[in-house]
Amino acid sequence: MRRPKSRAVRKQQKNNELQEIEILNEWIESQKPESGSNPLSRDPLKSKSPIGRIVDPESGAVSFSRYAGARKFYELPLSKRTKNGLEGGGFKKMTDIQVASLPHALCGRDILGAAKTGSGKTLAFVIPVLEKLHRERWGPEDGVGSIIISPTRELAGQLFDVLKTVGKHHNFSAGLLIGGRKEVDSEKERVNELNILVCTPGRLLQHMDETPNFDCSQLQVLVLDEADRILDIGFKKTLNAIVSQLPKRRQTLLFSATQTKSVQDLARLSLKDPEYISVHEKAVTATPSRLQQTAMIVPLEQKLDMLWSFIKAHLRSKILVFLSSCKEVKFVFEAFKKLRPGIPLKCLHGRMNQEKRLGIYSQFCESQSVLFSTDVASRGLDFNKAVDWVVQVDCPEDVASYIHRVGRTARYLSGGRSVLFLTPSEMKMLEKLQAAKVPIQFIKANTKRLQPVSGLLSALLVKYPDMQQLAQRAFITYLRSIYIQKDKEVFDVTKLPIDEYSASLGLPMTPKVKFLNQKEKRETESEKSSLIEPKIYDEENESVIPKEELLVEDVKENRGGKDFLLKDDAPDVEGNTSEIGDIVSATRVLKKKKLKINVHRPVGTRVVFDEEGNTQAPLAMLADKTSGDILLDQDKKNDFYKKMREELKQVDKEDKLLERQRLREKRIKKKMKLKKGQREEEDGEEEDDLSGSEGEPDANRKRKRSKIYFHSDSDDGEKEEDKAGSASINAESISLAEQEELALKLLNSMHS
Ligand SMILES: Nc1ncnc2c1ncn2[C@@H]1O[C@H](COP(=O)(O)OP(=O)(O)OP(=O)(O)O)[C@@H](O)[C@H]1O
Repeated sequence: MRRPKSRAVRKQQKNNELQEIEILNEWIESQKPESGSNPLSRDPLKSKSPIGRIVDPESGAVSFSRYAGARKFYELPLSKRTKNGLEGGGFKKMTDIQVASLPHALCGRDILGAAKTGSGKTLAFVIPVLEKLHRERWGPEDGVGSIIISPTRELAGQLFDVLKTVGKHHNFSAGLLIGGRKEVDSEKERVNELNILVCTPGRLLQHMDETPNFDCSQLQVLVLDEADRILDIGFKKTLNAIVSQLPKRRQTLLFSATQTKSVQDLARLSLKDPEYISVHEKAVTATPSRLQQTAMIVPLEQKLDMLWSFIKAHLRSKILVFLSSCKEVKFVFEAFKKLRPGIPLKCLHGRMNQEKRLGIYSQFCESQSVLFSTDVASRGLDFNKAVDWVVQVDCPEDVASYIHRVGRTARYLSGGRSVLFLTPSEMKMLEKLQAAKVPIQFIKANTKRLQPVSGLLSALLVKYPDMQQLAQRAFITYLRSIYIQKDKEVFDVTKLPIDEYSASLGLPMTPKVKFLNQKEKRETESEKSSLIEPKIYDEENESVIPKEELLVEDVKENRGGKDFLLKDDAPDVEGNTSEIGDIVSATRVLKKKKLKINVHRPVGTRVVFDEEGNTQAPLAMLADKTSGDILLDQDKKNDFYKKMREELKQVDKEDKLLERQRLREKRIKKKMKLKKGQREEEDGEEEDDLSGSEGEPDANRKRKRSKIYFHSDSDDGEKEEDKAGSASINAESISLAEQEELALKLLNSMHS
């Protein structure tokens, strides 16, 4: 147990700290930019680092010189508390981005920091945040002193952990505010006492809007991690609303592996003479040098075969698989899980609840497994034990997205590998990557080692009808993700082999995709339009939807005009619409309307049993009848799918017939029941009549009723009624089976 410190010790400590702060402040004063220099033109690594630590050999006094290169944290003018935190976290030597940016950031300058993935950008902003508040002697009563914004919840959680490690010896209170958490009310009670907020944009804005007395007017440092992502159109409205509530006099730090230099973006944040620090700008490659990257052509209909084969060949690896939509992630995860590849499988996407998301994230950090994910895991995440492989099954939307995805491996000093599947029509992406200094090697897929999985999927879909729906949704959302991509040089939905792709997911029939039929029409419309189309995030699939997807005319009418036409109010990637407000819900309704898709589902697909009662999955038919070999030949496979589809159609027909018959029988039974009730009623009524009540003549009344029961306009109504009447009388003395048979006969006679 630690003994409480005496008052004298505490006083001494305080004095030391004050002295330390004084030295730091003096040093900062001495670091004023040289007059006439343009900070954006400096090469931060080539020019000597502007600070260094000098210890007077006699007095032991520490000062900081301007032009001695500091490479270690202890050489920086940092507080003891921060140094202790860094030491505790095992951080001694600085990385390039830390060397280059920390001196400027510590001086209070605005920073635009760019460095490769996994190069330590987090410490490059966490340290200045702590130091600034320390120097300002920030306390609980001072409220929010710094806000760190991250585009995703998982990344916010990770940043919060780093902050806790490095800030362990400081006395600041910090809070993690992310969407999807239920405890928003308890957060509201505490948020005003927090000094450092690590948050996602939506949740921060929610507090700004809803929490009484939430005050950020004293904010000292604003950080945007993955700044280009937060500044892009998906978060535009939210970020503008946030920034409008922050004081202009503050330090702003922006970091990303793919940094924005857009003057407009920077103007939105009111940056003052920002230091553009891009340590790897002149590097030969845009990605970490220890990362081995490959790409190969994989026809769309073979993607799952290839992925399955890849997983089976890497059972002892930690693999991160990127797919373009939540629905695809769900389908591939569920399907592969049922097929048991021999390695634990997990999935992560924005439609999962928050607890589950964080649980999966930490499980994947700890274990060797395969994680199927949307782009929700593409930025910033630093999975504890290194990821061995990043597999991009679906092509990323652009080069930046590719760089962030592959950046989940080969972090800091570790190595890693990645593979990108490209359909033949997406080959242009390879050129774009190479032009952006991504050293990607093109390899040929070894089809001999391909383990086809499509047949197994067909069998699964027959066995588990729920899977069929998942497959259909995956199919449609994939096509939609291609359709809405902005880069038409790479993505062309018309070049995709849609039927083959549908069959490769195990679907017996190709679902109808309405938006594809409307494509042509819309293309001509959009050609006419001279407006620049902003992109909008589809929270369901975490992908970008062009405006024309959203029934722009309707939107214009509903929102009354131009402002909304250039809409930028999209939900954040977490899909938490309540965080965004009414505009988003309007968007969502319209989106649903537009994206309504006619899916023609095969009804009642059934499992066929052999004589011994075993299920005869269509897979059985994939094997050559004589040799028993699995059919690998594409033509034979196509024949097989064709045959299977025909068979399923037949089964479907039979099922429909049976269903119709069953309904008919049910109707008749109901009628007979009513008839019986009516007879009893009539008996009662007769008695009433006899008792002298007024009314229509009996015959008329009977005819009327018969019309009601049989909905018959024929002149033979009475005859039919008679038949039914006699049937119902007899029904009382016969078995149910006989009743049914009788009813059927009756029905047939009615229809004949
Ligand atoms: N100075 C350092 N010494 C040792 N390890 C470090 C240092 N700086 C960062 N790291 C480690 O390097 C890894 C990557 O750091 P970080 O997550 O900050 O990278 P990043 O540049 O933000 O990556 P991304 O662009 O993907 O967000 C982390 O595991 C972190 O702990």
